[in-house]
Amino acid sequence: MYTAGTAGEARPVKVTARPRAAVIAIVYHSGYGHTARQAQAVRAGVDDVHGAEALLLTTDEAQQRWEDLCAVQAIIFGAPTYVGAGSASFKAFQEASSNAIMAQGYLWKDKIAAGFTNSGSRSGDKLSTLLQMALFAAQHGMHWVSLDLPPANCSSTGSETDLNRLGFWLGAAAQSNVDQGPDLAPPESDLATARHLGRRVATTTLQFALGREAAPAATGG
Ligand SMILES: Cc1cc2nc3c(=O)[nH]c(=O)nc-3n(C[C@H](O)[C@H](O)[C@H](O)COP(=O)(O)O)c2cc1C
Repeated sequence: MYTAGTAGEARPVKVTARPRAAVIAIVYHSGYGHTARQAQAVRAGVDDVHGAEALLLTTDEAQQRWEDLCAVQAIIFGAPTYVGAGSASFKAFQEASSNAIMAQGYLWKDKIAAGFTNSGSRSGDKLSTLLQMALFAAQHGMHWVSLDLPPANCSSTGSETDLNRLGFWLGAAAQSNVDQGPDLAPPESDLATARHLGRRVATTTLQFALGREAAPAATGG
């Protein structure tokens, strides 16, 4: 049974050989707490979907939990955008996965993947971070899931409360004013967008699981 606590509080879990529920890990870094709020919203979205469970881990925790990350069906990556890319702590996790996962036989191959990022500016070069995550997933042979929301807040009827108000397709984006703490930023619309990504990844993961049961040969399983 997987038990996800609040950010940074995920507890050790017993991994069953073939869990009936789809387990979706959320692996994120947050220097100052804003991206942690986004990660918690993604987790809430996963937990909205019947048959899906979330496992929330920081990038530091994840590097102690490689076996658990091999047992899950999907991994959603999250990082703040620092200096136009994912934060250094997130990058350290990426590099550690090279030895721990790739070199051990591409152990994440065919898992579902998705990503989210948060930064101070509305753009802030967040796309660079999402691309970094999508390339990372591709290098692991994972299946990247996009954000299926039209870009919003781009017409005379748009507003700050729109889902996907920042207009990204590759993953969920959030913007946090740099003079506000994580109690106030990112705004609810960005958190709702993150929840949407969690629901979408959980649903897609369940669909893939059914497809694999129906056509195991097609996946080599
Ligand atoms: C070292 C550093 C670099 C940053 N670079 C960017 C940047 O390139 N683009 C941007 O929009 N915001 C940038 N920011 C602002 C952060 O992305 C923003 O404060 C974010 O909410 C921090 O998330 P966190 O609280 O999860 O660490 C930077 C912040 C730091 C500390």
